[in-house]
Amino acid sequence: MCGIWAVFGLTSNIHGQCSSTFYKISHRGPDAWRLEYDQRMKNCCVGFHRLTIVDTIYGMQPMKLHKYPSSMVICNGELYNCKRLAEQYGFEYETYNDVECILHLYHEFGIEECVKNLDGVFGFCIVDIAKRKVFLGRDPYGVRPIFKVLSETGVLGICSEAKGLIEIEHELKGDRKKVAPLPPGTFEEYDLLENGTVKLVRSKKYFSPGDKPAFRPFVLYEDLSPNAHTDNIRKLSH
Ligand SMILES: NC(=O)CC[C@H](N)C(=O)O
Repeated sequence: MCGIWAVFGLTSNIHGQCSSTFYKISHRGPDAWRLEYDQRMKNCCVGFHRLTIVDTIYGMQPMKLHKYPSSMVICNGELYNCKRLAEQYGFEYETYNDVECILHLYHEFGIEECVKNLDGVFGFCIVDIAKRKVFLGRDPYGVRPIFKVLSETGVLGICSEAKGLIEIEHELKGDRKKVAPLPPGTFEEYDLLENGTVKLVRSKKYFSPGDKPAFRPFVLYEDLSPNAHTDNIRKLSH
């Protein structure tokens, strides 16, 4: 599973929220957890509960790379084409973890090409401190969950489960806000303001069921038959 959790721009009781709300999703990651505060992003905190799948040591998140020291990613997901992306675009990975490809794709091609190139299941949040941006992304069919709450004053909370946002929602008294899932096949871009609050720049549906994927699939469409379903499943699962 893994659990991602972050708040941006929460001026009241951020320490309390970190210690109470973040732990509401601790069942999602039995192996390790980490909460990160960086003074370049005031009133923000980014956290992760890990169920390790690949690269136990260096795959921990929030993930930061030597190559891109001003950004980080948290992701609940499995990216099946991470090795192929490295071959295709010449990425030099610093870890063996699949999530690393998100940062390379984002920095090379921007957020839209980044999500479109991912073959897998994912709910992620990238923070680019240098460009003062926050991005959310969810896989085409919404296999991995991601919920968010955004107040009128620009306080943003994100979490793999709605229960990790309820107390934040209560904290934003009198401010119109609602916990809602990020729809499948969607990414969002926010400006990160000086005080840590955010401003929505765009919310874009990059994939709808029936669209062909933009990445190179492991089994080509031409190799699938419109009628031989069992054969198709056999090919896809190899
Ligand atoms: N469970 C997850 O979401 C795992 C995240 C990542 N693929 C890892 O192996 O660490």
